[in-house]
Amino acid sequence: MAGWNESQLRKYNIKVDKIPTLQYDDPKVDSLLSNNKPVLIKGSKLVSQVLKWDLDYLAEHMNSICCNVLVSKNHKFKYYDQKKITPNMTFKPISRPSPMIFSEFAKKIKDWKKGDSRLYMQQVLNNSISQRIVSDFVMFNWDWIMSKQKVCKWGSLTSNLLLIAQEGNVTPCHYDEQQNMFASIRGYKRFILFPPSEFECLYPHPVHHPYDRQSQVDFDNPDYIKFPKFKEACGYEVIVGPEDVLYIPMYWFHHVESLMHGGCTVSVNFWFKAGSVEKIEYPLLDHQKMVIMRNVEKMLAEALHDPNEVGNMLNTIVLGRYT
Ligand SMILES: CC[C@@H](CC(=O)C(=O)O)C(=O)O
Ligand SMILES: [Zn+2]
Repeated sequence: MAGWNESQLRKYNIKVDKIPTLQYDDPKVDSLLSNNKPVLIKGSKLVSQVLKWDLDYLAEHMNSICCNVLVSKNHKFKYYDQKKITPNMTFKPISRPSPMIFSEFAKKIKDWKKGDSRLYMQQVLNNSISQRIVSDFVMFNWDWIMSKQKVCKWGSLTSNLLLIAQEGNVTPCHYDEQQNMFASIRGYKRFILFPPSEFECLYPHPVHHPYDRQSQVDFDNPDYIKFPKFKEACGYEVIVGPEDVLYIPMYWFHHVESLMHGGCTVSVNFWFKAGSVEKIEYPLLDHQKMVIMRNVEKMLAEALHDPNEVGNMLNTIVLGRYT
């Protein structure tokens, strides 16, 4: 019995393949991790000591802690970088930060009814949360996750994000610049991942835009005129359930949704810096080309002193000369 069914998945018109599911002690796990290939890992017991982290338990022990909560007028929580909003920019995000104490968040979730704004708690776990949560946190299977960090030569652990989502919440397609071991504690989440080679099909916003790293394509209503190559996107899909750990390689695009009618989901991610010494061999890896493209956009925006001129200059360089 899977614990979920297809009727809980939102419907998209995207070609997907499967992500390998392996036991934590299968030697193929380390080779997939080391080669930046996604894998769903079972049996690691990474978060087995905190399966009790449901809304009531967390409310009891985080009651008066002010937490980072996002509020959205619809089911999508598209991240944006506030530092990239410039004074003369008209930027109207669908979701926005609305910090509140945990007890208020828990009450709003319990009282939520259709039509209300949705909520999504995304709180960095640190030792200022509460004694009990900290004592639970130290019970993660740190030996295992740190052994993965070592074998893959990742950089340091930068943060753990505690994610508490309402059923049906969606984090739209985006990529991160860190290695990510994503652990599910309660509920089921659907991930659709795309390798960096699909960059041209996913049309991320310009680097200087507040929606940097986020795909411009609305999966619920794709604009095939503006984004024609989205039709060709080939993804990888997996359902992540309690105690599962999904490796999301850096620069891999991912869409995430908490299954509909599945209740709240509770997850924790583990973001690691990329490894320091990444060997440069040719041909370059696709994610290395993404880094180059990002650097070209940043350099041109800086040299031109106006990000809005970057597109024109790139067109001038390419059109009729490289195409
Ligand atoms: C950040 C929220 C998202 C997960 C994700 O994108 C990541 O861990 O990188 C999700 O679970 O809704
Ligand atoms: Zn992400």
